[in-house]
Order: sequence, then C-alpha cells, then structure tokens
Amino acid sequence: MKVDIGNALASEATPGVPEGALDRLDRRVADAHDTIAAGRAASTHGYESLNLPSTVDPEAIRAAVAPFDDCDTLLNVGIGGSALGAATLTDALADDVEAYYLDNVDPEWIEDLLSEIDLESTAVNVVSRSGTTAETLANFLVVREAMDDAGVDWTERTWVTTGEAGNLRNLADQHDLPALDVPDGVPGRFSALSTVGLAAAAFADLDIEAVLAGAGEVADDLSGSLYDTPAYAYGAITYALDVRGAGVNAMMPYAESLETFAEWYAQLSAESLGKDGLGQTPVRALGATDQHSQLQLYRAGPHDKMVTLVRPEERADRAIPETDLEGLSYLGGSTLGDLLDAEFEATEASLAQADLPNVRIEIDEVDERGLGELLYSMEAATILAGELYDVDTFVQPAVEWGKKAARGLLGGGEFEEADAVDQKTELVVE
Ligand SMILES: O=P(O)(O)OC[C@H]1O[C@](O)(CO)[C@@H](O)[C@@H]1O
Repeated sequence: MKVDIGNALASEATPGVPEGALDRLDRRVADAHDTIAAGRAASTHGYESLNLPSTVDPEAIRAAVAPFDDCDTLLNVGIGGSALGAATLTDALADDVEAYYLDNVDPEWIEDLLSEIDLESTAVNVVSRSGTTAETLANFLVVREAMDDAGVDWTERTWVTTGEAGNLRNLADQHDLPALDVPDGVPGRFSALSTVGLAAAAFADLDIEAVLAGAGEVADDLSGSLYDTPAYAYGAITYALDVRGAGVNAMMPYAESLETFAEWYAQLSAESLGKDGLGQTPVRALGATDQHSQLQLYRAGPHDKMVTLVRPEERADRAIPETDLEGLSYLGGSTLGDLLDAEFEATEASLAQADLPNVRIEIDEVDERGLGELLYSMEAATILAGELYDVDTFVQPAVEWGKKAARGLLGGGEFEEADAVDQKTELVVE
C-alpha cells in the first residue's frame, strides 16, 4: 500500500500542512510509535489489536466453520464492529456464497430477507463480544424462531463468536454450539482481522491466511517516522488537516468492492477519535458514483473537509464497445477500467485545482492480501491519530446513553435517560 499526501501540503491546499510542520509532527509520530510499540509488547487493551496478524489462529477459525460446509448462505447476526469487518471482506471478495449482515432491526427488511433465503442451507454466526447488544440478540431470537418455523434445527446451523462470558457463551454451552472467542484487548471496531471478521471470510472460502499475511507485512514495517510508514503518514495527515480545519474526511474508494470498507472506516474513525470535542467526521463515499452526487460540495463548498481517494492499481477490466453515439465515440475501444482510472485522476486534480486537500491511497489489488494491508493500515493510522489527539482511542462511552434510553423505553429498567426522551421540545409541522 502507498499513500500520497502531496495534495494535502500547504503549498497545494487550504487547509494544508506546511512541510516544516509535517517535519515537526514527525517527531511526535516517533514518540507515538514508541507508545504503540510498548502497548503491543505489553498486549495492552486496544494496542493488542495490532498484534492480531501473529496471534490469530486461522486453523481454529476454519475448524469452527467447517461443520457448515454444506451451507451456501450466511446470516451474520451482529452490529458495528461485529459486522463491518466481516462485511468488508465478504462484500469485496466472496464469490460462491451469499453473506448477509443483520446489523439493523428494521422489521420489513428482516422479514423480506428471511422469506427470500433458504434456511435449510443457511448458517448463522451470532457475533457479540458483550452478548448484551439488543439489536443482535433480538435478531438472533427472530432468526431462531424462523428456523424453528421452517423445521430447521438451528443448533445444527449456528455458531457463536463472543467474549468469555455472557448470553452467547451460555447459549453455546447450553446447546453445544461451535464457539469462537472474541480476542481480549481488541475493541469491536479493531476486530476485522480476528475471529470476528475472519470467520465469515473463512465460511466464504476466502484465503484468510493471505489476509493476515498482508496485515502482517504492515505490522512488521511500522516505524518511527511517517515518511517511512504509509499507515502513519495517513494517520498523521488526517490529524494535521483536521486540526487546521478539515473536520470532515470523505472516504472515497474507486472500487465497488470497497464500498463497505468506507462504512467500516467510518466506525473505526468516529468511535475511536470522536471524544472530548475532537475528531474528524467520516463520510462514506464511492467513486465514480459520487462524482455525480457529492463532488459539487467537495469542490465548491466550504473548505472544512478532505477527501481520501482509494484505488487498486490492478483490477479486472472490460472493453467498451465501439460506438458512433454523438460525442461518445472516444469511449469506444477504451475500457471501463481506463474510464474509472481517468475519473479517479480527474477528480483528484479537480480537487487539487480547487485547493481542497486530498490524499491518495493505492493498494496493489482488491484481494485478500490487499485488504489485509488496507484494514491493518487504517487501524494503525487511527491508533496513531489517537495518540496525536491524546484521546482514549479504545473506548466508546458516548454510545451508552442512547442504549440506556432505548432500554428504558422498552421497559428494560429504570433509566433517567429514558425520562429525557419525554422532555423533547416539539415544533411539529404537518
Ligand atoms: O460486539 P458487541 O458487544 O455486540 O458490540 C457491537 C458494537 O457495539 C459497540 O459496542 C457500540 O455500542 C461497538 O463498539 C461494537 O462494535
């Protein structure tokens, strides 16, 4: 993977980072790297995430999913980091299985899905570190009932991925279900390269060893300088741009297969860095599609943002047939990949010409090794940024208020947060 931060320099962009400031920031990167390295060595909570390439046991993951070899459909019942890492991998690379991610509790969506799939050939992975996430447990209960109604023995179709104790661990013990351990010290948003993300990938026959190898190469190359470590260059430049006013980061991969990656990155960044009034707002975008949607704002709107352009250097391609369509004959004889690459470079130049800071990330190709490299690099970048912001990267206390309010509204206990719901100021227009 390589990162080009040239279009984020003060000579090119507003806001931009002066080269002298980047050199001074590199000294802070060196200190942050020492902290990260010490955290990894001590397997400290959160930093342990960066040890996954060498601590994960791919064989244990394959053994857990082996009993479901006769299934061609996966229902991954989990939310947030218990869904997005796995979805990034299977949405990008799965060919001969259908993997669905039940990471919402929209009844119409769930009903439609359960009525469409063949539960006889469906495996269920229930994923929750805590075992208490309402959406996940509610969806599991609905899926289990649907299997019962279909005459399918759910205990023959289900494995769980969970923490040491809790509802899912008890369920696995009670029904002798295959159970994978969510690794200690790895917050959900950092768990893509663990059992949490790799079990679904293994079910989909992806080469999880190659994913880990790509991640491991980045792990081995983490150094004390942003000029030697693409992941740190990205973490440092996003921080430096944010503190100079680029409070939004549009993650814009130019590959349909990386659309879910942008969603995964949004949780990773927002839940890790959104603390103490700090943190960049991640926007999920997609090239070339959003050139016809959000690019107008990126180029001509307020300079309160940066754009991250991601692409594989190699991709399968398809020729565009010759045409005499008015004004479009130039497309004939070219390829869709040529067009996509031209639009990537044109968008990058368009933003640079408008002095809008942008960063280019390129991976060799969207395969297991490339995704392992990209996922690990973004995790390392986020952890570095957390050191530079001086926030507690690995907790997410702000999400708990809403959980308590919702639970109180459903009669799950007495929570003052639920009382606050009734105090809403209304100005209804109908
Ligand atoms: O794996 P669990 O415990 O169900 O949590 C799911 C997600 O919910 C959060 O805890 C936020 O509520 C995320 O950090 C996490 O990825």
